[in-house]
Amino acid sequence: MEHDRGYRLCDAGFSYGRAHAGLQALSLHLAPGCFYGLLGPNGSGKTTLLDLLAGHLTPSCGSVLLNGRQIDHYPPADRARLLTSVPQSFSLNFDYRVFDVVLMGRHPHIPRFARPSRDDHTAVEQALDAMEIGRFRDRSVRQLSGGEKQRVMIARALAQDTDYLLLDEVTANLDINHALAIMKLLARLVRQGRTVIAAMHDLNIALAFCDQVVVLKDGDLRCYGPTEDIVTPALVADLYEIEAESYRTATRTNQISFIYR
Ligand SMILES: Nc1ncnc2c1ncn2[C@@H]1O[C@H](COP(=O)(O)OP(=O)(O)OP(=O)(O)O)[C@@H](O)[C@H]1O
Repeated sequence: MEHDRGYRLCDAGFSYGRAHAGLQALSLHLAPGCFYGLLGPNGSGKTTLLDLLAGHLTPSCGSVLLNGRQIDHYPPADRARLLTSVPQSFSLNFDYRVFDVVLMGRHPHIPRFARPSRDDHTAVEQALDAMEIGRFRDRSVRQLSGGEKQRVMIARALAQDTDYLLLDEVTANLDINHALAIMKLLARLVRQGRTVIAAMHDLNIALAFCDQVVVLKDGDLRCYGPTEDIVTPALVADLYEIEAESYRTATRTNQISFIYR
């Protein structure tokens, strides 16, 4: 049913053990076709929430539904055709070629025992182009810089061609040019109907690109809503105990600047 599309968390929470609360039970609807920023200080639960949304973690309480179906009830291949996730940290310690790592994103689309099709190769080429890593295609991923490896992982996710993209601080290792290029690309995918849910620390990037934000603090849902309503100096004071002011740029985007005393 149409109203079931997107994510629905119903009192969903996760605990890493008695001494380590990950995320308190929360209820939330994340609508399809929207760019969500996941904000909050270190340790506030962003990665835990992304792992619940990806089905990497099973909620300790409540449920996480995607398009009306509990996320852990999807067969893995179906889930991999529906959502992709790029983790905050990863190790690429094998001598795989960049091309082959990006091609791994196509595996959910390649029938068992079949070879990659022309469409698979086209998707890989497009993802390499989008991340400007075509010139590294034959290099081992082990020989790349941190930011270049990050772009390979994003390219792999793009090649997977899913409706939902879950990203954990994917621009953290990137220079501002590549960071903005990726955010613009994600915004374009959202305009085409995809859903992006991206954890990030940069409030100004959130203000420039995210339609909505979900804010966590101490493993709890603090607030959520349209980015410009939520990301204000009052939020900065609440989350980080830092003074800030907001201003409007020539391109009519609200931005935050921090006051250093
Ligand atoms: N594997 C784990 N075992 C025990 N506790 C964990 C584990 N992973 C995370 N936690 C705890 O769960 C809480 C939420 O962590 P999480 O990684 O979700 O935060 P985050 O908002 O993504 O942080 P950051 O911005 O630093 O990446 C933290 O208190 C953290 O210490």
